[in-house]
Amino acid sequence: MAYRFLSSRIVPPSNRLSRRFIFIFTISLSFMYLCYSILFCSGTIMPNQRLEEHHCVRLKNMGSKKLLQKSHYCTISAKARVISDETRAVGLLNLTGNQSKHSAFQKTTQDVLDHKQSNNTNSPKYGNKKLPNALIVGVKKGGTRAVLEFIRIHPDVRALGTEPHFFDRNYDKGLDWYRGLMPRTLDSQITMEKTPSYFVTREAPRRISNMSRETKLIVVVRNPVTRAISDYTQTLSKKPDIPSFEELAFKNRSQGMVDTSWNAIRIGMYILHLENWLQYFRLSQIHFVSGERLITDPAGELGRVQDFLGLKRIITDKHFYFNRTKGFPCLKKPESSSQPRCLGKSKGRTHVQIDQEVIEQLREFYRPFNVKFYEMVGHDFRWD
Ligand SMILES: Nc1ncnc2c1ncn2[C@@H]1O[C@H](COP(=O)(O)OS(=O)(=O)O)[C@@H](OP(=O)(O)O)[C@H]1O
Repeated sequence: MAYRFLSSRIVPPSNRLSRRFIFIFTISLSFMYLCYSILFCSGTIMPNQRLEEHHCVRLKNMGSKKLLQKSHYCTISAKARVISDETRAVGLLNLTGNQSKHSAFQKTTQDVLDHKQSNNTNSPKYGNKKLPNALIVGVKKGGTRAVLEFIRIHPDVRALGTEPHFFDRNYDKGLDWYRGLMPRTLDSQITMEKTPSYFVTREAPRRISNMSRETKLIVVVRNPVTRAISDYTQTLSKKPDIPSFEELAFKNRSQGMVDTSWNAIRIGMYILHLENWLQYFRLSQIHFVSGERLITDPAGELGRVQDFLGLKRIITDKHFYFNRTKGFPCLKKPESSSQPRCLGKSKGRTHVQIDQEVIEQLREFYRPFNVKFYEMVGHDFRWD
């Protein structure tokens, strides 16, 4: 009362009115701000994520064609995460002195880098993780990385960049573990991985057919003599103290007795391994890529791979250029980048010089195996 008395005494009525107006105005302003915060603040906590999900949901509901054209939009913000995850993986590989013991994927740093450079968008947030429908099962040093990197530029293919070695070394981890490694795919897309050692793993065909009898298999084959030298060159680059190629390749060189227990030799006896696969799969489920033609005519080989996988022929001559420095065909525009890209340094090494006579002896050794292989697959690869 005293305050009202005093204010009515001291403050003139016109001033009291304007004070009341200011007071009401301030209250309504605060109230409006409060409402605004409640309504919109939750949307600003992670605006990018919400935006991304919104677009992905919209794309999901569109036809697969449009969806694929736009798929980069959905995945673009996931890119940074993928890069940082893979950088961590590279760091881990570098740190773990013994890769073969510590790395889940048993891959070299170079391979992880290859994958990192080539496939930053391979972890889209839409679709589901599915077991692979198609596998590149071999052969080691045949050109398996090139086939995987080339086929994955197809919008209907999603591939795991690293080699999971599930059907040989990690089978006890179970199919759920394996599925968990796969990139997310749409129903219209094919899931793929490559592990070249499957081709020579006795249990692999049975295990793969247990996963699905309809799995499509790709085998990249190469002249077994050149393949053995390539294999040896790779091992030598890691272990410079190993015996010479000749010492390892023969039990008795003067008698021409080849050591078939040496892996580099054994892998090239393609017909023996193929017979094992044919106990579980029809020949029509296996597609053979020529490692030689993959270099001279990558588009032609990839055309046949696309046909085999039931894909539209999208990868053509336009996607490749021949890089003279590298000496190999390279991609003009890989899946994730607008920059041309060749495979890494571990692909296309200069081979160890081998005596021509040794090469002839090995050619002789492989001839009967090659002939049987040509007959079985119905194609002459002209290695002899
Ligand atoms: N485009 C292109 N760029 C580079 N290299 C190419 C390409 N196409 C096929 N090749 C041949 O691939 C050979 C390596 O084969 P893989 O990828 O199967 O090797 S691995 O088993 O994964 O280690 C590799 O063998 P080497 O030349 O003996 O190193 C290449 O000859």
